[in-house]
Amino acid sequence: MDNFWQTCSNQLELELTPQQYTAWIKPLVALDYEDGKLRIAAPNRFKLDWVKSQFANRITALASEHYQRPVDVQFVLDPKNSMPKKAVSSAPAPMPSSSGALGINAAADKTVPEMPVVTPDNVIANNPRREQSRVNPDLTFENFVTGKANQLARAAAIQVANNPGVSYNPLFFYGGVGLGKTHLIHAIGNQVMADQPGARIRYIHAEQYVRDVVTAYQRKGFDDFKHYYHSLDMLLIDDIQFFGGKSRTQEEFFYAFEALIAAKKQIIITSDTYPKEITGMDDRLISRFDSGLTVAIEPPELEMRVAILMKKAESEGVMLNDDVAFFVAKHLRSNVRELEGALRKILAYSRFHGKDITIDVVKEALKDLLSVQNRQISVENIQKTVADFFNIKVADMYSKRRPANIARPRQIAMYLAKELTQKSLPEIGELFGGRDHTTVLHAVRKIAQDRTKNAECNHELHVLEQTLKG
Ligand SMILES: Nc1ncnc2c1ncn2[C@@H]1O[C@H](COP(=O)(O)OP(=O)(O)OP(=O)(O)O)[C@@H](O)[C@H]1O
Repeated sequence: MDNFWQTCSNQLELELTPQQYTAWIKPLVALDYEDGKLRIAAPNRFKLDWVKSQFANRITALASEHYQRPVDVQFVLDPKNSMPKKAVSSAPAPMPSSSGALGINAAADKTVPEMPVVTPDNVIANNPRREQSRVNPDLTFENFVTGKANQLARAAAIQVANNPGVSYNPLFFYGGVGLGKTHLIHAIGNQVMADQPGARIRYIHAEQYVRDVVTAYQRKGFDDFKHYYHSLDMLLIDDIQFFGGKSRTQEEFFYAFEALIAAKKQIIITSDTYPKEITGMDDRLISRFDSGLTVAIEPPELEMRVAILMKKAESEGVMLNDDVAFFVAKHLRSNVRELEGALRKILAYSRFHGKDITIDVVKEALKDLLSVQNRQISVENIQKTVADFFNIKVADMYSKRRPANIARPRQIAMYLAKELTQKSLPEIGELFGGRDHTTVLHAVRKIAQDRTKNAECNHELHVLEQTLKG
């Protein structure tokens, strides 16, 4: 057991940045292992949630490797640090105040229950406001790299952080996985907390909110639940698509939403898709999500990917050469999380082997990742994915038929083939039924242009790209 945890910690120390390791892994304690069940304790609820969402898969994989069997890893609060339930105030929340940008009323504030009774185990001695907010202090505007893909989102975030509850309410960010939505809403939370330390802010992942609703339901604790959420100054809710199909959660959230907006308290929401496309979501919520400002975060373009790599390497005390950064950025296109993972691998590899970071070292360190990328994105794969998406036959990709419902998907597939593979225009033409390279060029230009003008087209392409990149 100790032996496992030592090995696991050592491995994670290699894979993660020193800050990540110190902040998230070091405070963990392996409690016990029995019969394929491993329990790991985190010192507080915030760390528990974060470790679960960010590192659970990796720790489970390492445990299964170590014990040579599937291991069920359970993360729990460190029994030494959990507080008894009665320690949490359940005094009734006052009416949300309307004074100040965030409506903070210091006197009334003292009587507000900090957490709903349903999650009582997280009163932290040092800085209760910050801990209870669950805002991650590491995710700030300063370390958020900007480019075309996210400049609008960042501008809106800064505007809202400067004038919470006033400018855009709600603020709704949508985009694919690992593109910085979570980072951005934490950055807003951090800035508001710095400007107004007394603000009652809460970051919550939508899945956790659903669990809280279920617990409140089981314990008949909806009054406390309502008191808590309705008296916040700012609610940051992540991945709201998880509410899809959960009508009781949606109903509770609807009340919280109405109460907060009416009291000019800021709500910021993220989702993997724009409001109308969230499946199983009540229409009245969808229309409310869209009533403030809805902004997309797109996958980072090449220059931005390079800048992100450079910045992240710099924070590790490493200077990446331009050619290395461009090489990585050209090959890994889907999202920032993937770039971070690749950089960690490169740094670990170069440290372990005592080698400078060159393109050859990168190729070696990212061998698996690069081969998966190359394997996944073939022109055939693109043709099949696009055909499925538009509900046409794959054969239409090569046929000479030209009705619009076929011609356009074909142009989209040609565009994606140019974007996502290393094939030349004539090669692509050949793979689309022996078409001339000028036909491909025309398609690529047309779709590229439509993409900049038409949000729906851009979104379709974005979804296709995410699907293709797996
Ligand atoms: N523009 C950026 N600059 C610096 N770091 C970024 C940027 N965008 C994303 N990141 C980093 O990439 C990682 C993934 O970002 P984040 O968790 O915010 O993505 P997300 O869009 O919320 O994804 P998901 O939908 O999977 O939750 C985080 O470590 C984040 O700090």
